[in-house]
Amino acid sequence: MRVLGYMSGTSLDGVDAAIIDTDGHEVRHFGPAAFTAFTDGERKTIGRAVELGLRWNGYGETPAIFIAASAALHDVHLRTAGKLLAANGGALDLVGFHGQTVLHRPERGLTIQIGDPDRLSQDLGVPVVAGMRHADMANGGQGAPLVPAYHAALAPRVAAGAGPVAFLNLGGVANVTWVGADGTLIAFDTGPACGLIDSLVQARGAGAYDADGALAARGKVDGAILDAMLGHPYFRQRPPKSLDRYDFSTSRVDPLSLEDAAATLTAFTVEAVALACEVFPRPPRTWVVCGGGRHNATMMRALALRLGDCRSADDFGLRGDFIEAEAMAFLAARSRLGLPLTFPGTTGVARAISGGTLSLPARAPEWL
Ligand SMILES: Nc1ncnc2c1ncn2[C@@H]1O[C@H](COP(=O)(O)OP(=O)(O)OP(=O)(O)O)[C@@H](O)[C@H]1O
Ligand SMILES: CC(=O)N[C@H]1[C@@H]2OC[C@@H](O2)[C@@H](O)[C@@H]1O[C@H](C)C(=O)O
Repeated sequence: MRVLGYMSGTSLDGVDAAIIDTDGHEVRHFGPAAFTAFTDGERKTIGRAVELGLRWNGYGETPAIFIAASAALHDVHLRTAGKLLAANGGALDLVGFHGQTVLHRPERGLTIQIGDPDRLSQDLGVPVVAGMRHADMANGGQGAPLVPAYHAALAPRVAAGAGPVAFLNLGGVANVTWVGADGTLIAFDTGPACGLIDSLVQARGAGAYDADGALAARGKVDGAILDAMLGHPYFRQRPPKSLDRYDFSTSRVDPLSLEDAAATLTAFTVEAVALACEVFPRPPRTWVVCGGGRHNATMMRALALRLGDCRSADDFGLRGDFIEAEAMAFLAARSRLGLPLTFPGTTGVARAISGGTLSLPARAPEWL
């Protein structure tokens, strides 16, 4: 199947999309990929939906802004498809759509992604698989992380030799997948990745993120604050576990200079990943780092010191910025084939389970 996967992550920077050819077991061909940044207006509307979603917290009437945010998100998805389909030069069989998470409360079986898969299917003229977290949650899973099944499919491209491999995604939130030599999967969210650093930098008017980790590189880690942050009960919880982007706050680093605060939050991300190692049966031989955080040189240096062999996904011929989008395509294919999306070791779901909803177009696509 030729499948287009979409992901709009917790960083609220825009929409990633990638086309792959897959049989739901492996990737046969990597097609084109594209990122579309939100316009300022779109970011404002979608950001407001996230803000009001947090305040709403799943109780009472759904915030009305979700409708406008969903429409804005839809426009970005269509613009992105326009770029990709021009480059693709062929028909699509399927689309995998994630949507924008506005609230994630796994302890209450609640995960809310805005977006409109029905409209996307009509406008693209292609079947769309969405809602891939829901069957998992209905069966006792965390509903996240979803990407581990795809990490497992990529592992043979990384693991030429024996031994476990870990995939580490550094987005707003960090999630890890440990792939044992026998294919055993252990996955969970480790803690924040870049989300807190972004919040800090934005709140102090110093840009959108700590570009290349330059601020953190000039700062000094405050050990006492770092220890206090690592005292959060999330780190004592055994997996399965997953996070909302806003489960942690930057308030403890408020008294610090921007550079020291960035250094301390960067160390917080790294130490949270290091703590994750405690639950692996064996240390990973290699860490494959995906997501925007791998562009943060200070974070990458600190991870390598702490974890050993730790390299960007691109070093293995993978597209580190598009792995989540590719995963949505891969999972959509698996959904159509009735194959499991999640496993007891990845989300805590009762048994390996498929999932996803299907939206069908009423007419053939105009671009065919
Ligand atoms: N050059 C860079 N230097 C430092 N950090 C960077 C750089 N480029 C991107 N980032 C970080 O990566 C983040 C975006 O990463 P990514 O797109 O993987 O996140 P996401 O997919 O939105 O989040 P999640 O995986 O939690 O859903 C940015 O918010 C920024 O913090
Ligand atoms: C609820 C939600 O959207 N979670 C995201 C978030 O961003 C990273 C991490 O937290 C991961 O659990 C998940 O995204 C990826 C796509 C996943 O489910 O694997």
